[in-house]
Amino acid sequence: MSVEQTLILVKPDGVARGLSGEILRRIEAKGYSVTGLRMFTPDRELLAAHYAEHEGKPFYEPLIEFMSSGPVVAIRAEGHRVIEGFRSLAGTTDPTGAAPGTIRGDLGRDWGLKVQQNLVHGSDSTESAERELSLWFA
Ligand SMILES: Nc1ncnc2c1ncn2[C@@H]1O[C@H](COP(=O)(O)OP(=O)(O)OP(=O)(O)O)[C@@H](O)[C@H]1O
Repeated sequence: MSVEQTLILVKPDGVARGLSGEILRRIEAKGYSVTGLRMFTPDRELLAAHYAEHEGKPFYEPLIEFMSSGPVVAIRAEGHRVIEGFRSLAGTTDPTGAAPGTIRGDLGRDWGLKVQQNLVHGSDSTESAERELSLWFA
């Protein structure tokens, strides 16, 4: 099996709360390599491409607004089965129910907003990872 790469984002809530270092620490502590790192505020064009599958859903506009509200940290991480491994580290989408021990379960919660502010994104397949890495590390 070849070594996989994935795209991880520390979303604006994670950066604003000063959790970028803690999230990077968990990725490295699990044994994955960080091979790319960028910090910037993404524009609508990049976010529309990234979230194309969600266009038309009720949370789409709030999601784009939220994701363009401040800097994010984009991380390229590498390792055997890193895609599945990071999804497991992140926990389920809704941070309220995410298992303790996960990033979302330990550090996230519901803030009563239209979009779930859940600290991180991780690619969900090798196809998504390739597509998303080419967007965020163009
Ligand atoms: N029902 C919802 N209500 C509000 N926000 C949502 C909802 N579903 C998803 N979102 C937001 O949209 C993002 C993308 O949704 P997706 O279903 O791809 O979640 P995910 O795969 O767990 O998260 P990500 O793709 O960010 O790793 C979520 O991380 C969350 O911020």
